[in-house]
Amino acid sequence: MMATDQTVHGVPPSLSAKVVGSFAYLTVRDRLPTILTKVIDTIHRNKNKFFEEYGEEGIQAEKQTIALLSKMRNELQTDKPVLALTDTLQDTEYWNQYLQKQQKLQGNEESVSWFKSPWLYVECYMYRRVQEALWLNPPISDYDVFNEGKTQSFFESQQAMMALCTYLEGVNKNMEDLSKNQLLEHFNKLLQVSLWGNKCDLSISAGQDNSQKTSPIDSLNSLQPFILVNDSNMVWSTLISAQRPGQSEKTTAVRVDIVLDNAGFELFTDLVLADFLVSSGLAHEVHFHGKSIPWFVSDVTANDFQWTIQQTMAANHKWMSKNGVQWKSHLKEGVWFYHDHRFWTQPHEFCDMATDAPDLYATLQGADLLLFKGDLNYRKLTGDRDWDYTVGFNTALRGFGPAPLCSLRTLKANVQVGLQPGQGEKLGSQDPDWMTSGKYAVIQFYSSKSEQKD
Ligand SMILES: O=P(O)(O)OC[C@H]1O[C@](O)(CO)[C@@H](O)[C@@H]1O
Ligand SMILES: [Mn+2]
Repeated sequence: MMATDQTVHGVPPSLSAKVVGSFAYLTVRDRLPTILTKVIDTIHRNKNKFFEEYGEEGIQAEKQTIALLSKMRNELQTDKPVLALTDTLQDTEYWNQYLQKQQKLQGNEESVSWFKSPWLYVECYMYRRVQEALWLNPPISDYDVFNEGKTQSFFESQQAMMALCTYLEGVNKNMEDLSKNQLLEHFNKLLQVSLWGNKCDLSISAGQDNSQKTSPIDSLNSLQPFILVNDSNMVWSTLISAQRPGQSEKTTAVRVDIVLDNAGFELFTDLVLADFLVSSGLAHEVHFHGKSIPWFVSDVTANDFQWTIQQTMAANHKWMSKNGVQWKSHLKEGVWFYHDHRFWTQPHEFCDMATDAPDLYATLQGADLLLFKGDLNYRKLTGDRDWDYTVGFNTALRGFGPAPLCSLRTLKANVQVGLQPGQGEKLGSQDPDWMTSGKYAVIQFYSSKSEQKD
């Protein structure tokens, strides 16, 4: 299955930069070249480091990587055809097959290009080409060009993280005495903190500082009106009905999977939520899914995940370091798991997952609840298509649903489904940037077990 260009069987076309003036167009024209320029600057700034580590070879690698990236930036800006990948990474073949299928769909090789093809495809492809440029230049092939921004955003959010840890300590300390309603209240708060944590990505701002500076719990009430769809009651009831009293821990363990988005403050909010799910007994296992290569500027890789936990342990704050120690032990004891899979850094709509990554689909089927963080995951859930606002989330998912799932997303791209009639139009007239500013959010749920919501 593939992203198509035309409306086929009621499925609207993919968003694309070919629509002049659209958000996709502005992203490909302005934001992606800016991101590439920053990548080039970062590599150049680290020239001395490469020299110290690898001598003259490091300098050559720096030069050649920059040459490849500048070439790509030029291809992008002049709307050249998308080229096949030439490296030998684990997913190269999949990418090249995807390109061939896209060429068939679009008619010929020339027509698969930066401004003419689906936006989701070309934007993912850009990050994969950055990886190619590095990979073709050992010894710097493992260098994470976005690492500096991610670590900086972690440190800039420290105050907010400490406030969150103090809150979590208060909850965990009184856990035994909490009524079900109090538990629900804390659950809703931490779900919303994790939701708004998604405001802090570095891709929408093309790498500009976007960290959380105020106490996240205190802001929740004033943010409430900006949640356009709030299905959190269904998320809660999914967790409650998943509780299975029984003999063996293996069969009764409730499992939540979190498909991560950004490092920095957002990841921290996800870890706090996961901590609460476990300490409250709402879940017994949490599986985190991250990216296997640096992705969309701020997305979490295995390295970012480990680093964040180390930093949390090392924090100069009693409750924060206590949490870090707890999280490390969750990982060691098999309560928390970290996974990555090539599919998360491919351009596919998630409705293709069952066919194109059946192993990952099967893994996700083992969860009682899937939480998809962020905007890019929402774009992939809905296929990044030009849906009407009132189309049901289940329709836009086009059969994807390995387990009950919920998207926690602040709106940063112009795709949104599941709104009330007139709601999107009203927002558009009040606030023209409502779909891309990150000011609005959704907690949107789907389960094949529940009633169809169309
Ligand atoms: O980190 P997130 O929430 O997936 O957002 C990534 C950003 O990149 C984009 O996917 C495209 O640039 C935007 O839609 C979004 O602002
Ligand atoms: Mn992201």
